Amino acid sequence: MSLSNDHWSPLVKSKVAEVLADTSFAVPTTEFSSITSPDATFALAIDHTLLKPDATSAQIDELCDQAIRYKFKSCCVNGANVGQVFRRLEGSGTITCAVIGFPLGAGTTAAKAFEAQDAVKSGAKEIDMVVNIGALKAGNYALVYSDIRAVVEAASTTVKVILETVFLSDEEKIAGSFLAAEAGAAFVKTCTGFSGGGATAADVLLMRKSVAYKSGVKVKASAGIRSFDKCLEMFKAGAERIGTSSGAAIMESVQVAAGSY
Ligand SMILES: O=C[C@H](O)COP(=O)(O)O
Repeated sequence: MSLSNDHWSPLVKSKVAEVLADTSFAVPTTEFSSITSPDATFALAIDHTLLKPDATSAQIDELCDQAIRYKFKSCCVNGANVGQVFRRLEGSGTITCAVIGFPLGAGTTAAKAFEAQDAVKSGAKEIDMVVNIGALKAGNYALVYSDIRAVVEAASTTVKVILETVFLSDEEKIAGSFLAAEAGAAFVKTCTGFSGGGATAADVLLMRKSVAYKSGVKVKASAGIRSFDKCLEMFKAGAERIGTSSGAAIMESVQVAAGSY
């Protein structure tokens, strides 16, 4: 069903006003709220990520082996690496995650939907797509929604929507979160890490507040997360997934500090 900007504009306006007026929001308790060490629960919050354009197949294998060793939730990679990752992770509990429309979000909806379907066919169990940032900033909510909805329908699996917060005002972060939740996304996610900026507790909290009305929709904090303490900060703000290219370094640093490595 295609819904017009006339449909979305008043709904977005009212969601923005509601979220900005809510000054007493309490972050819901999650399985990650009480983490104090890099235990098995912590590992299940980590999307172990390698998205650099020059990543070699040897580096992709290393990413997978680290994820298996630390029992991370997923390996998050570009489409061309999805098949390799899926095969390398077979038999482990770690799943394959693919990025779509990455990192600009500016491709066509049809291309994003095809990319998502192709990634799922190659073994991806989760899809991280970049929102149409320009459309969001222009108030073209119909396009933002239909772009996300097409990927959700094509993927038929968990979809996370990257807002790329570095480009957005608070009002636009709320609008993007709301439209993602309406379109059936499982997560809203902060940043790609490729356009500057990075995850902040304030943004995670704002996004958490924005999707709180929709049961089950979660927040993924990503980009610039390089320490265990920063992960804890993200959990406290309401994040239930962390995207980081520093997962192995975080585990090693905490284990060194504890004298067990
Ligand atoms: O989606 C995840 C990010 O690209 C990872 O960013 P990072 O390299 O700053 O950890």
